Amino acid sequence: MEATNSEQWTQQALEEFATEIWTCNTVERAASFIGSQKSPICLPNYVAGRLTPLQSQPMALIDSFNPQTGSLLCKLPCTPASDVETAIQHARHAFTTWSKTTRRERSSHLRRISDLLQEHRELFAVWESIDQGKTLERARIEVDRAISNFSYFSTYILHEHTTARMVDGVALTYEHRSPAGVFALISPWNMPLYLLTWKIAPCIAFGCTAVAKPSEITSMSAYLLGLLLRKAELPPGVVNIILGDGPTTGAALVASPSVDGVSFTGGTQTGIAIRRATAHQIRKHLSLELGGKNPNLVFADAMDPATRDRTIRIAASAAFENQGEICLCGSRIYVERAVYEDFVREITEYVAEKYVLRKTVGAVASLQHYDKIRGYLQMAVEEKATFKLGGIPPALDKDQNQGYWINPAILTDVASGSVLQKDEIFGPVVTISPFEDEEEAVRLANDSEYGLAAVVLTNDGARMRRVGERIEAGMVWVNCWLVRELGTPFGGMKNSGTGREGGEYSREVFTVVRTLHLPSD
Ligand SMILES: NC(=O)C1=CN([C@@H]2O[C@H](COP(=O)(O)OP(=O)(O)OC[C@H]3O[C@@H](n4cnc5c(N)ncnc54)[C@H](O)[C@@H]3O)[C@@H](O)[C@H]2O)C=CC1
Ligand SMILES: O=C(O)/C=C/C=C(\O)C(=O)O
Repeated sequence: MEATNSEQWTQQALEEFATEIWTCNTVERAASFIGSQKSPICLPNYVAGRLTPLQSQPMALIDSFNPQTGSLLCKLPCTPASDVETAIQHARHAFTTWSKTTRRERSSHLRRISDLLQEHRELFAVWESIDQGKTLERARIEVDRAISNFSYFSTYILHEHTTARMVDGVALTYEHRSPAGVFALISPWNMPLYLLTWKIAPCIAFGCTAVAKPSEITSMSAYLLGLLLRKAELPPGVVNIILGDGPTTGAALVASPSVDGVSFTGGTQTGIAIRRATAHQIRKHLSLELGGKNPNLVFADAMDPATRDRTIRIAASAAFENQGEICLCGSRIYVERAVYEDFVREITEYVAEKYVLRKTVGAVASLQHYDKIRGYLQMAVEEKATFKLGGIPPALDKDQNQGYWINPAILTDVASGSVLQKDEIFGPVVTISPFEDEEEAVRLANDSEYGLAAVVLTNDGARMRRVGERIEAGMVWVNCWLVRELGTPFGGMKNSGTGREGGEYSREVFTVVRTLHLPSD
């Protein structure tokens, strides 16, 4: 981190920069824009509808890197507590009017944002790919989901209704909901725009206002989203986007007594820190979507000729989509003994052909994360696991300007109780082990501190339910993976989090409920 007080932060310079970057909607244009900068790009905050230089001087800046090249991409402020509080106060001020807008008004704001995102889909995809390391194709999928986040809640809000009951003819009771207030929305680096908008869209749909903080590792699409919200004429202060790290900016944001709720997605240790920091603020709504170490159970019948290809395809994508950097990835595969050898051989061939570094597999998000994954792969060698695919990537030096590329790794013969099957590696690494029967499969699946997601691959209808209903996971996919309907409850059991989001579950997070009792006479 460094301190600077550069002329890049004048209002005029920020506006000129914003105008220019907005036209960079191809990889080539973005590259030439980056190359044309005399000094590294500096991203500002977006507060009260303005691109905002920090009040505190000099500013502490964080370096953010392009994972595909290892070179410096941009700098961003490490927003200090005083500026965080300013943003919160703008959100609080905006709440007084935004919370009173009609559902129709809020719906049309969300619709406009969704339409504008659609219009600028390629701009967002290009920068997301450059900033996060994911492939452009994957980035496009995620921008599409960000578009759906806004369009889904723009309609949901129009049709939501509350419950009313008659009590023995003597009283009518009904639920009255109101927006819960100002929210801290904190998102991680694996699906930056997708996950930030998964929080922003319901937050403002239900009449709350937000101070959103993306990960310091991937702030670019959040910066662009600020520009887009301004173009969409969302009233100033309804969404404020501040940049910075966890210990300084994130911690100040969640702890502020002026914040009424926190919706967080990220690592379990951070979730624990947030829970601890807010423990005395009972009124604060907390929705924590944390890590996972998700099992994928492959039963022998799933390898029947009619479904074999599908089984391999689903298991491979659940393991390696987005370089395994999705909290829902199935990184522990368990296979029924009778088909174990066949499964291992076929998935290895399939992944080797379809998951090709730099083509269909992107770079991992940061050097720190590269080192973490590399450490686990070294451990696999020490533990004498078998690498069916992949190996230990080279050690990288921060100054070498090399991308953070890790080939997909498929590990077998992993020692029982190994941390490789316990820790969330969150990278392109999967372990495969055999099981003998259904009982053992369920026991292995549940042998984890986490309980976020699971995949069950079988053709037996009764087993789908029998096994599916015993797995300790918030989301179980049978013969599919990452199929999402945005009204279904999304979240985890055990150390994978608390609270659910999506449709009416997001309403629980972003509203307060009171029950009114009206006498009938
Ligand atoms: N979606 C998921 O399930 C994710 C899981 N992880 C797991 O966590 C591990 C560590 O990754 P990190 O980058 O450290 O993730 P993290 O949990 O620290 O980062 C997520 C977000 O939380 C913020 N943050 C960090 N400390 C905070 C605090 N005390 N108060 C408020 N906000 C705070 C960060 O600035 C970022 O915006 C990863 O290797 C992975 O295993 C990480 C990111 C996403
Ligand atoms: O909502 C989804 O479809 C996917 C969410 C993924 C995460 O929350 C994650 O990877 O952290």
